[in-house]
Amino acid sequence: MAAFSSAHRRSHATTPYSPSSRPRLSPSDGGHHRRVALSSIPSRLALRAQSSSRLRGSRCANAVRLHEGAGAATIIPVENKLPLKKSEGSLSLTLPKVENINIGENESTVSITVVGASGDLAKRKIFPALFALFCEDCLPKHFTIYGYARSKMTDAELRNMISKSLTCRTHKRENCEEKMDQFLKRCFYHSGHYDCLENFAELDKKLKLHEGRRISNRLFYLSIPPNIFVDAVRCSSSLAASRNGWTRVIVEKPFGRDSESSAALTKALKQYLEENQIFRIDHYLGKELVENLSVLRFSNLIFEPLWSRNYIRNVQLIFSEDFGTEGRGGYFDSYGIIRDIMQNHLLQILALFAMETPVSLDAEDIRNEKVKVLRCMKPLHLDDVVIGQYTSHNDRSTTYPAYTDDKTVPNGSLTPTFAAAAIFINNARWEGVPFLMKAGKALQDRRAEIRVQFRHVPGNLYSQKLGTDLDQATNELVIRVQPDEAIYLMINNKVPGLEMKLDHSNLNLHYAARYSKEIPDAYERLLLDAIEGERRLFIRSDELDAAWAIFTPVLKEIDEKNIVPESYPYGSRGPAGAHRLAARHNVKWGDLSTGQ
Ligand SMILES: NC(=O)C1=CN([C@@H]2O[C@H](COP(=O)(O)OP(=O)(O)OC[C@H]3O[C@@H](n4cnc5c(N)ncnc54)[C@H](OP(=O)(O)O)[C@@H]3O)[C@@H](O)[C@H]2O)C=CC1
Ligand SMILES: O=C1O[C@H](COP(=O)(O)O)[C@@H](O)[C@H](O)[C@H]1O
Repeated sequence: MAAFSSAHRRSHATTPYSPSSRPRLSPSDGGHHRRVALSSIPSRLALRAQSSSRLRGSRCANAVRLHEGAGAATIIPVENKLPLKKSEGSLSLTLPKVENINIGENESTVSITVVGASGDLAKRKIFPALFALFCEDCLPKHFTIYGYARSKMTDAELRNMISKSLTCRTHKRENCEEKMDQFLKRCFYHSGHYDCLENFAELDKKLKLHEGRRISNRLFYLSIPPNIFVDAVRCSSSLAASRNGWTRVIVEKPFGRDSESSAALTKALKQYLEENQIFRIDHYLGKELVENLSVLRFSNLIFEPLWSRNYIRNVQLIFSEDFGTEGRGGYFDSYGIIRDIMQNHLLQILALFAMETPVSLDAEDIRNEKVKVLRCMKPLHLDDVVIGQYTSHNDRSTTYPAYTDDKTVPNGSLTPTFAAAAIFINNARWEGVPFLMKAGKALQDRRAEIRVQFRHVPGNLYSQKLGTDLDQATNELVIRVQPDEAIYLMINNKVPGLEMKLDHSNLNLHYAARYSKEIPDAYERLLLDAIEGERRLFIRSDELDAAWAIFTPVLKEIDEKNIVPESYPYGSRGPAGAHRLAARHNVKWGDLSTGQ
């Protein structure tokens, strides 16, 4: 591992998730209160029955479910946790008066508020994803989108800002301008502070104007830095929550920076929201091939029987980007690559890969299995991890900057931009199988993939023909999440001809060749799921706890011991330490073998 240094001690201020005092609904806002007994909250079974939308063939053409009551005309605001009155203890919820009893389902509306609308994520991902859903007829008939941020902007200015990043799908080019106009007309802006109740009350009034007497369902997307999550949740759930439909909040990562801060964040959020109102997003779970992982495993006879220590030698989860932090150094420096990519994106993929077969496709059944397998993973320590940081590199006429050349990065930062880790799962299926992860910025290429290397064929009749390195000749299944999505299986094959010559070839399912339809962006799938109340691809709080428990010990050691990352040049294959780590577990990184 890297050398120790006491020269540079990073100071990470712990995020101040201190819960402020709970606001109360003012009598003027919503009028009388209604007590709803907990028995009116649908049972788990009922929720399970409702959450099968994913299995319906077509999800869209305005087919979005807007509220979770069983009958079309019933209003059951199960997700509306408003601050409890002290005297009410934990047995009942306080809800404002429901005015619109007996309005049919077609009279529902969804208001989506993008909190932090002036920011990078909102512009690049959220508004374009909403537009794509609109174009695919996936948004409900009645919907309104509000941008909310401190920046001063008019509705027209917001529309102008987001129009720059809207694109139409290649197969839906005609009517694109018209669609954009229609979409932008449904977008509005409200300027306000994230901790100001009054500003959220103003937003509430505006939302009500659009919603009229329909059942109002409200989705808040928190696209803001984590230190203001709790303020925004406190204000939005107190003064801008729906009174007669559901209120849901999408929270972007980072969900804390270790077990303690994550638990504190969860606790603070749960003062204002029920767990089932919180949609913790990990956009990798919305990627097409990650979504396909369960289909591959559980709907094909040929994979699942091999899915264990009996046949699998090792599994590799690889993330690389061919660019550095450029512009996001401020955020990145206080988190580093382990928190930015490994603890969430790669670990989520690993959990889906390694979990046992869930009882059903219901969100809770799947998340139960993910939690179980995460809890079987051995917490990581320094010996299991290698960290690196990129240095500058000159390539003929171009100079690529070092991480610390980034103006937004503090001088002498020790933050890792690369990490590799060996994870073991202590259960009957996986004991002894190394799951190797690596993630890095400023590497030679951009890719995210899962590589499954199988064991050797015992007593192989053709071993003489396979060369001296049998490892090169074992079967390998590759699930390429991006770019250029594909699933391929490396097999040994006879080269056509009179002689007996073997080669290693691909059985290749290349998405671009097989499917003509454009693959939706991960944010489209996840936004649609949140609107539909489908929680399968969102992180439950116990999953989050289990994920942090794996990484917190090593993160603490790295920080406390000021571990110096191994350097690697911008655009390279990463530090040599990653190869040594793999070799210790008898593994070769599949992505670095030739031609793969
Ligand atoms: N950008 C990305 O690709 C990704 C981002 N994320 C996460 O999504 C969230 C949003 O990301 P991103 O859009 O990049 O963030 P930004 O830094 O662009 O912040 C979003 C908005 O929040 C407001 N804001 C920024 N800093 C502060 C502050 N210190 N105090 C109060 N308000 C502030 C600003 O709006 P205004 O000044 O107008 O109020 C800004 O436009 C973050 O949690 C991030 O970690 C997650 C994955 C990828
Ligand atoms: O969450 C994050 O993801 C992006 C990579 O996402 P992708 O969908 O473009 O692969 C990464 O660049 C960023 O650092 C991280 O915060």
